[in-house]
Parts: sequence; C-alpha cells; structure tokens
Amino acid sequence: MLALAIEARGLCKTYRGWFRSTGHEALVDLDLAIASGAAFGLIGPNGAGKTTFIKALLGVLRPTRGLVRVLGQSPDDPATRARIGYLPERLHLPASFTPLRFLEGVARLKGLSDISHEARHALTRVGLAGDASRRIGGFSKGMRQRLGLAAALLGKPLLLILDEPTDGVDPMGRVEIRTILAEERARGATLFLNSHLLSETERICDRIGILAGGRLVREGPLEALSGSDTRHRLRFAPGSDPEALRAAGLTPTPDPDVFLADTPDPLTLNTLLDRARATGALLVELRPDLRDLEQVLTDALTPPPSSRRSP
Ligand SMILES: Nc1ncnc2c1ncn2[C@@H]1O[C@H](COP(=O)(O)OP(=O)(O)OP(=O)(O)O)[C@@H](O)[C@H]1O
Repeated sequence: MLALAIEARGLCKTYRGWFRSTGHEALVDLDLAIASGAAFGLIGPNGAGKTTFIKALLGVLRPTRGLVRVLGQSPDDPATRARIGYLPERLHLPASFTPLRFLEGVARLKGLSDISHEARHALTRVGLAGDASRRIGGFSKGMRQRLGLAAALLGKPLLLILDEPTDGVDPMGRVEIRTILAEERARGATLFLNSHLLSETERICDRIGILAGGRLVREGPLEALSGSDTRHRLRFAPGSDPEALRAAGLTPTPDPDVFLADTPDPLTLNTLLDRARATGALLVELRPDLRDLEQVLTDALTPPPSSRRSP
C-alpha cells in the first residue's frame, strides 16, 4: 500500500489579474502529506483556497509553483484519475435521466465490467433503490447529493474527494453517509473531505487541516488540535468548597464539582493543584479541556491579542 495518498510541497497558485494588476494568491507555499487510509478534513473560511486545492488534486488546475502528487503520481496521469472518486460541490446531473441510467453511464465511463449490477449496488448503498426509475429532475437536494455520492463510489476508488458531501442531506441520511464512508475507509480508501459543516467533519475525519488566505495555518490529528496545553478540567469529589477553590485560582463551571485551570506550564498547574488540595478538596479527575472544531477554527483564525490593532 502507498504511504501517502496526497502530497503537496511548496504548492502555490496565483490567479492572473487583469491587465497590469497583480494576481490573486489562492494557495501560498502549501505543504501537506496525507497518509493512505486517513480521513482528512480541510476546513477554512470562504475564499481560503479549498476548492483551488481540490482542483489541483484533480489535475484540472495547473499550480503556479510547487509539487502535487495524488496516489504517488501526478494528477495528470489518467490511470491515477481513474482511482479517484469525486463528489463536486455543485452537481450537474441530467434532469431527464433516471438515476440508474446516469450511474450506468458513469460506470461505463469508469470502464467497469458489470455496469448494471454496479449501478444498482451503488444506488442501494445510498438509499435510492426505491427511486431507480424516477427522473433525476424531480429529485430533492439531498437525493441529488446521495446520487452524486453513489457516482463517486463506483469502481471502488482508492481516494474519495468529497466536497460538502452531506449538504442538504437530512439527519438520518447523514448517519447513513457516515456509515458508507466508514465502510469505504475499512476497505482501505482514503477520504479527503471539504466541508463547512464542522460537526460532520469532526465525526468523519481523524485529521484536520485549516486553510486561511491560501496558507495551511493548522494541521494534525483532531485530538491534538482540539486539546489544550494550557487549559485543564478538574473534577473534585462532591463536598468541596467552591468559594475556596475559586479563591485558589480555579474557574467554576456549571457542574459544581468541575473547575477549569488556566496555566501556562506544568509547574504552575501543580502549584494551583496544591493550593486547591489545601482547601480540603479531593481531586478525582484531571484532563486537558477539549475544544470542538468550531472553537479550534475560531482560535486558529483569531490573531493573538498583541497583533490586533487598537480601534
Ligand atoms: N478562476 C479564478 N480567478 C480568479 N480568482 C479566483 C478564481 N477562482 C478562485 N479565485 C479566488 O481564489 C481564492 C480562493 O478561492 P477558492 O474557491 O479556492 O476558495 P474556497 O476556500 O473554496 O471558498 P468557499 O469556501 O467559499 O468555497 C478566492 O479569493 C477566490 O476569489
């Protein structure tokens, strides 16, 4: 098995500007390595460069500088492209086709052998078997999204690039899609997800990259990004004195037995713990305070106070 499913080194993309105007830097010196079998989520604000990066992975956009490798090869390689399943953000589906006819066409283009079986199987997986003979034109947004996913799944791709896969899909449908993606991963596929739905990204992906202004500002395992080195949650045995713990320097939470400790280093944390225990409180649990992905993103995009301009 390949070590890396996606590799970018020093990747830059500058969109050319109008006559004499400088171009727009959509990707700036982007370095990224995604291991085979990972579930990677790329997040970031509008205009961060996510779609530009996906276009570079698909070989439909030529980088200005730098290297991009997909499944160990150039994205221009036709055999490599055939191993990628892609769900675009904006789906263009033929309204007059039935989903079955559409999927059979995609299966044929992908060079699959048992076209009819593959199309029916994919349709069943995404929960559209009962709609096989309806026209796509009458499909809801969520049904269209499911059909797009079915098309991406055809041919057992090694890499699935999914742009907003659960957009418009109802809550039960999202659970079904997560199950399908888990099955794909278990089969050995790598997932690359671009989504503004952070709770979905959090549930599906184990590695996250945050793109802002064309730069990768954070990248790593979800636990590492959401954990904090400086904030800990402390649980004390019932019966501790909340006022004394507050006076010792701890911050109360809605749970009367749980307090937060904000400390810059382990030494200060232990000094604080000594003070808390001196009040008679018994510590029963200590763990880093985990932030959700929305908070991780907000923190990554908020400049440190020292760099903020005064109004
Ligand atoms: N064809 C183009 N010509 C000029 N500028 C472009 C072009 N495509 C994208 N851009 C610019 O490049 C930047 C990155 O765009 P991109 O579409 O990659 O962002 P994104 O992260 O996918 O945004 P969104 O979350 O809104 O979809 C934006 O400032 C955008 O205006």
